[in-house]
Amino acid sequence: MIRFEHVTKRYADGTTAVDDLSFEAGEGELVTLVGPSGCGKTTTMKMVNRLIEPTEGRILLDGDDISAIDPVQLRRRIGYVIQQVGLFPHRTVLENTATVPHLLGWKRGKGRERAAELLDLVGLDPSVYGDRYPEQLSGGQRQRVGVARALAADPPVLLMDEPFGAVDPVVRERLQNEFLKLQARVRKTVLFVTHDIEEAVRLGDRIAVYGQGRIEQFDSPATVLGAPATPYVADFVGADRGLKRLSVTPIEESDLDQPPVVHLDDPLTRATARLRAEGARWAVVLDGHDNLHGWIPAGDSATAASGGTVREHARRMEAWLPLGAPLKQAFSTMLQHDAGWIAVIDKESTGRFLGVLTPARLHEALRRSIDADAQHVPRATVAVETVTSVTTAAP
Ligand SMILES: Nc1ncnc2c1ncn2[C@@H]1O[C@H](COP(=O)(O)OP(=O)(O)OP(=O)(O)O)[C@@H](O)[C@H]1O
Repeated sequence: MIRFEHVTKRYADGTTAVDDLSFEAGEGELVTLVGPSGCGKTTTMKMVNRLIEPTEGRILLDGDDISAIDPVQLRRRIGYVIQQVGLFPHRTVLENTATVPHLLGWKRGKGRERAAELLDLVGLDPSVYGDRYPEQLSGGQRQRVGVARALAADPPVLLMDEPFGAVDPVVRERLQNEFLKLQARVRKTVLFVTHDIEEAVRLGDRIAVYGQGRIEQFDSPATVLGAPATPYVADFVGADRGLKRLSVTPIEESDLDQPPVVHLDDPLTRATARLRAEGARWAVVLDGHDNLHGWIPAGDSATAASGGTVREHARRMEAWLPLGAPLKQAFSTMLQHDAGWIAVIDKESTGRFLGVLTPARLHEALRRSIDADAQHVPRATVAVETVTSVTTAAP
């Protein structure tokens, strides 16, 4: 979709910002360009929308050499999001978002309708925020307007230059998650510049790690972390790359244990007698569709004697994740809930119970992740609900 062929950029003062660069971002792929300050990331990006012209080589967009495309026409096919969002201060959020449709000559009503749709898509209710002015928004909200505006004319390509660089780490993580969900829906071809390796790993289908003006490695996040191509890359991704790898290593079915399981309508006496006979201290409680409901302690004989069904004594299970969620999330969920185990449900999060992850099994999985070499571990794309309230700590 975007193809660089032996592209070099030398500025007038002799600085070679980009040196013989060749790589390709496929359709619907999100490629992060990461590297230290001054290594040529922004220059690479600005050559795609012809804000900067290459000295040598060529760039193809969908097979067309961009040097032959009128820059104005070209930029209509490319959304551009930058750190200083550049919203017009005297225009409302809705008007700002409708800027490109307006420039493209869309009818006012259609442009505004589209802008409202996009604000909704980036999580800003147009009826609440549409009539506000940029200064009445938080930094994170302004960035979202920037993303909505870039998507307004539905361009196939997005260029994003440190779009979340100016917001605090918490908001940044939220924007990253939202952007991943959005990208899963809109599937744009994205070049995303960042100097933060964590962000590059989190967002990128592939990462281009820049040295001075050159790409040192162009690979999946897991491969860059697991098998850095050069000492420079190893140094850049950091000594703790094993830990970073946890965010791209998913929970697998083989990581799960199968604890005793009881159902909501089971008589309590029978359920607890079984648990005691098996020497188990607790069981997972499922509903009639085998979906996760909660857990129940083995309890004492007094509780069992009180009669009734499991339903009256089951406790809700808040510490759960879908299969495929990153190990890092499993670890933090366990800590957050002070849980001795977490339940794992199906990938689609319909609630179907698959097993539990215990600290011992998590530890094995962490080892597997850290020890893994150049395995291609797919980036975990499952967005996991963040459970905020702890109503029950598992035993
Ligand atoms: N107009 C220019 N004239 C001369 N040199 C320039 C010009 N623009 C950029 N450079 C130089 O080219 C190199 C690459 O700059 P570029 O902005 O592409 O880097 P970057 O990786 O995006 O950096 P940062 O992360 O700090 O934004 C730097 O050494 C920079 O000083």
